Order: sequence, then structure tokens, then C-alpha cells
Amino acid sequence: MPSINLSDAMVATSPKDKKEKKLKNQTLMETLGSDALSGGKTKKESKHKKESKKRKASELVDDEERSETSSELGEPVNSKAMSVEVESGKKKKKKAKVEQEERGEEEENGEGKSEEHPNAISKFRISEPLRAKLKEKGIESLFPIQAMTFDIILDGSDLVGRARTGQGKTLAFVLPILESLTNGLAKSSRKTGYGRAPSVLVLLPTRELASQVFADFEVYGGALGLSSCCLYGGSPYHAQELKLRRGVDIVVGTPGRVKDHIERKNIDLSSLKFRVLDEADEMLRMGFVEDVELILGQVEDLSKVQTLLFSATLPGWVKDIASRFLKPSKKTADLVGNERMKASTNVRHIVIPCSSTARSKLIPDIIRCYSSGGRTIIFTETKDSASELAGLLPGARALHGDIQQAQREVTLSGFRSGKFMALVATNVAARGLDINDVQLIIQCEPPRDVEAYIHRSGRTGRAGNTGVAVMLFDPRKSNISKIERESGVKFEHISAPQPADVAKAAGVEAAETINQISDSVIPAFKSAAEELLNTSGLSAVELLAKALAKAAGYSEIKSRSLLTSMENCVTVLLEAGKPIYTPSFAYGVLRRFLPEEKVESIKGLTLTADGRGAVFDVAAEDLDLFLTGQENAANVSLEVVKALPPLQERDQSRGGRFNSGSGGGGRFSFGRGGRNGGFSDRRNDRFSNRFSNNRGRSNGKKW
Ligand SMILES: Nc1ncnc2c1ncn2[C@@H]1O[C@H](COP(=O)(O)OP(=O)(O)OP(=O)(O)O)[C@@H](O)[C@H]1O
Repeated sequence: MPSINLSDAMVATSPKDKKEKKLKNQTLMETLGSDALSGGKTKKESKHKKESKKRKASELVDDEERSETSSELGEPVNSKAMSVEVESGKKKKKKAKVEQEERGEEEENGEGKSEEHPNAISKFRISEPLRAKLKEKGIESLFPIQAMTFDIILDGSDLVGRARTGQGKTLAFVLPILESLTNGLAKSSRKTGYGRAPSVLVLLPTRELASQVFADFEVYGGALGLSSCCLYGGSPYHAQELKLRRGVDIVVGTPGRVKDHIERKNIDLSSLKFRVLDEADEMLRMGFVEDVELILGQVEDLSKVQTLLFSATLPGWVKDIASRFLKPSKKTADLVGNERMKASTNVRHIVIPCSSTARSKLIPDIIRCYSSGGRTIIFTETKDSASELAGLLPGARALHGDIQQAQREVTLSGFRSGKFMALVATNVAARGLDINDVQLIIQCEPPRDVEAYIHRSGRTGRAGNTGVAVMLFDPRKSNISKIERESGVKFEHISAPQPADVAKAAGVEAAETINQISDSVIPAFKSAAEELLNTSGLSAVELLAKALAKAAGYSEIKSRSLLTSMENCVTVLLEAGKPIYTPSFAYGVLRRFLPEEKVESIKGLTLTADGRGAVFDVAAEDLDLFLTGQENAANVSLEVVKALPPLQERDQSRGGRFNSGSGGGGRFSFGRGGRNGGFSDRRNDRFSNRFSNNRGRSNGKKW
């Protein structure tokens, strides 16, 4: 394979370098100019689009009255008025509306016209130290989910909150909780002083997420004089015990470790004022239901505690369980609701056909084409494949549940700080992680459930930024239409970037580099250049092209299959003048004009969706043999495809007369060529024990 200098794309650089890299990537996109790259929205375009789009007002009503609509970051919801409505019923609703109209009239009259954002921080009951801290962090107004829920939480209600990934759900609970503790309802009754029991407990499914949310409480709670601690497994008990003994206001942790502290009598949760279940569905899915119940059951007087539940995905079964934890009077703020699109709308969702064996060579090219010089997270299904892939990608590191906690922390902080630009992770990084400048998500294969797709792809396109999510899939084995249907995403189907196209772009970069080299080097190299020109038999341009190839790290350029993304393979379409219903029929046709060993050597035979043909991969060196061979077979046509035709999906092979084929195996069999690598069977099977006793902490958890 061409040894592309990936380090350029993956190694951290200064902001100036980063800008240059973005420009280079722009050049790359332009140079490639294929359908693979043409559909990308620029940040500006997408932001503009978002801004100009009129969004529906978001739903925020009592559960019984719920009507689900949507809202996004670009269209701030003046939820202050909305939450007042919820709180005080229809009278206040009218009053708020009148007030709003009055404000509108004033603006139309041009009197008192204010540029202030409808959700400006100043419009909420946020105290001065917190305002100052938010300002310091660049936050001037609340995002819709925050604006919608602020008053509800501050005024004492339980709440279920749902908004798409990256829309600020964390501050949606952090801010009102902090205000309630210091200036609101919880102020007078919360414990204070040395050795105090915590007032707030936040539970999250992963250690990384716990420490991220803890960091927010440290920053914003710290500004109000509140102290926090973070409890998660894999780190020593002692420091955590010490903090708890001294007394803290806020505890953030994972269920397993919090439960351990309860059992060790290190923590008293009886007087909690707030309980938060963040990424609630994942926590309950992981088999933590019983732990969560035990932990939440510590509160003595349920009427005095507020329970908040947040996630970007809330399957029906979670809502059922959640109603056990929340008061019947709970409110729901759902920014996704019945909207078709459940995944981030700021993300370009792409699928590329790729066999498991081709991944490690394809991924560097995808990074080159789509990462815009930013960070990339690559998701695998298993811990082993995360480690293996990280070893194959220059400059990448692995993150998964088998890695020691201290190393996990080092890795994540290295990725956050830009020491390396590609992280290969299991689902341990799928939820909640908020890492600056993640431009690209690559999923090595479709995840089992739609929630995983939504959360993984949501690691990019956060806080109003745009991003790209690429999912690789093997057309013979994966069914992506289920994810497409359930997530509401309309995938862009594109072919893998062709090495020749990527090389062209690399050539442009190399030419730029050469331009920057000082003329002072010419005398030293001139005689060798002249000698080469005189003896090589090539023109000056051809020689320079070779020099550029060398500078870009290329010694040869291979072809790449459109069907499996395998290098040195070419995808061809077979037609036989009549429908091809089974792979075995296609093999029979090939046998008419090719020797048996060549028929055996084809890879990935898949029937086309129209039932008229079959596509498969041929080794580049055998292509001529195949193309000339067809001339000896009547009605048979074989041609190299420029774009992959629609293919039959895996599910279609279930049942019916097409289910199996003698000789060629099932419709999506690997053919006689044998298994082409194949995806790991050891995928996470944690759903099966969704409600089991398995806490999934160390054993049974695949990530
Ligand atoms: N009001 C705001 N103004 C500007 N940036 C904000 C605001 N609120 C949150 N952010 C930023 O938006 C990013 C995403 O926030 P957060 O991680 O809370 O999203 P989320 O909805 O919880 O996402 P996920 O579902 O993936 O967990 C963070 O970097 C956060 O600092």
C-alpha cells in the first residue's frame, strides 16, 4: 500500500498549522472532486441554513399534555416564558404571552430595541458569580434544552430531559441545581459544614463521562463555593473516602463505585436534594438497574428530593422504568420527540462499503479526506479490535474497558490536548464525551442498536458545530436500513476514496512543500537532477511527478474495490441476459468461461437490488482474463463498475426461495473464495441481560 504520511493528519499542531491543514484538506476535497466528497456542507453553509430555518416551538408540558415537537440550537426557544407557563397554569401563560407580544411591539416600534439573545444568561435567575464564570467560558446565552428546563428544575420539579447529542444537556441540570443549592429552594435545608452529607448525586454510565461532568461541577460549583467529588471504579478508594469524610456538596459517579461506598458506609445519601441520572438509558441497559434502585433508595424523604433524568435517547422501556424513580408530577422536556431525525442534524452521515480486512488501509484515507485536520474517533465493536486497529493506524491510541484506569485517563487527556489525533475506542467512548474539535467519527461496522449509532455519531457536530460520521459496512453481512429507519438518518452512500484520488491530493500538498524549500538547495542537487534527466528516458515533468510521489510517501498506487474497499481489487458487474436469483447461478455463469480456480478466487459476490446482475471483486492482475473470457460466453457481460449499483440487503436473504443456494451458499455467501476475514462474532451482547443481575462491570462487558 502507498505509505501515506498520516502523521501529518494525525499529529497535533499549533492553531496556525491547524488552519493550514484545514486549507489543505479543502484542497484535498477539491482535488478529489468525486461524488465521495462533493456533498459536504461547509460549516458556514450549514450554520446559515440552520439559522434561516424556522424551527417549531419546543414542547414543554406536563406529561399528560405532552405534544412532541422540536427545536435546535440555531433557533433559541424563549423557554423562560414557556417554563413560566408550566409552572403557573393558563393564566400565567396568557400573561407571559401578552408580555411577549408587548416586547414584540416595542421592537417593531423600534423603541427599546435590544440585541440581547432571547435566552441571554441575564434573563435567567442565575447569580452573579455563576454568570461571570459562564461568561469566562464563553457562554452568553442558554441553549434551548437549558432554557426549557432551567425554571422547572429551579422551581422544584422532577424532570425527564431529552435533546440531541451535543446540545448542552449537562449544563441543563448543572446550572439550576447550583442555583437551587445556593439561592433557591434547596438552600435552607441542605447540609453544610465539615463532614456534611452530599446534597446532589449524579450517576453516569462510564468513568470518563463521570469525570467530565465532575469537571463541570468543579468549575461552576466552585464559583459558588460548592465542593464536588468524583467516584468511579479503577481508582483507589482512599482519596475518595477522604473527600467524603470531609464533606462534599456534590457527588458524581458511576453506579458500581457509588454502591461500593454505600456498602462501606462511606457515604450518606439520605438527605439528597437532587438525584440525576445522566445517559439514563445506557445506565439501565448496562444492567445497573438494581444498583441504581439501591442507590436511589437511600433517600429517606422522597418528597424532598428532585430527580432528573437526561439522555439523547430514551427508549420506551427506559421511560417505564424511570417512572418508578420520578414523581408522578414530573415534567418532560423533549426536543426530539416524534421527529423523524433522532441523530444529530449537524452531522453528515455517510456509509461506505468495506470488508473487515480492508478497514485498516481504508481508514487512513478516510481520515485524510474527511477529518478537516481535526480529531477522529474510530469505534469498534470489541476491545480486541480496538487494540488491534490502534496498532495498525499510525498515531492512533486505543481506549476500552480492559485498559487500566490510569492509562485510560492518560489516553483521553492526550486526545483532548491534541497529543494524538485519532482515538480507537469501544462504546466506552460512545456516550456523552465532549471533546473539542472532533471532526470525524468512523464506525467500523454498524452497531447493534440505533442508540449506539446516535451517540457515537454525536461525538462530532457538537454545540452548533458540524462534523462527519462515516460508517463502514459489509453489504453482504450488515443491514444498515434498520439503523437508517430507526434513527431517521438518510445515509449518503459513497464509495471508498480511491488511492489514486487521495494520491493526487497528496501530490498537491507535496508540491506546496517543495515550493517552500529554499532555492539555496538547488546547487547541491542540480547535477544529480541533470544526470537523472539525461539518463532516465523520462521527461522533466514525469521525473518531477516521481519526485512528488516520493515526497508524498508513495512508491506505487493501488486500485481499491468499490465493493469491499480491498486494495488491488476491482469490482465488476456480471449480467447474464436474464435475472440472477442466486449466487450459485452467478457462479455457474462464470464457470462457463473461466477456469475453476479463477471462479474460486472472486470475493464478495453480491446480487444487485434489481435482480439482474451480481457484483464481485476480482484481483486487479486477473481483470484482463475475466474481461477477455466473457467474449467466449454468449449473453454474458462483465464490466468494471464506476459506482456501486444498489445491492440486495442481508435481510432480504432470510426465508423464501433465495435463502440458500447449493454450491454458492446463501445469497450473501462468501462464495467459493472462502471467508473474507469476516467480522468478529464476539460482539457486545449486553442487551440480552438488560434486566438481569449482571452489573456488567468487569465481566460480560465487551467494552
Ligand atoms: N449555552 C451554551 N453556550 C455555548 N456552549 C455551550 C452551552 N451549553 C453547553 N455548551 C457546550 O456544548 C457542548 C456540548 O454540551 P454537552 O456535553 O452538555 O452536550 P449533551 O447534550 O450532553 O451531549 P451528549 O448527548 O452527547 O451527552 C459542550 O462543549 C458545552 O460546553
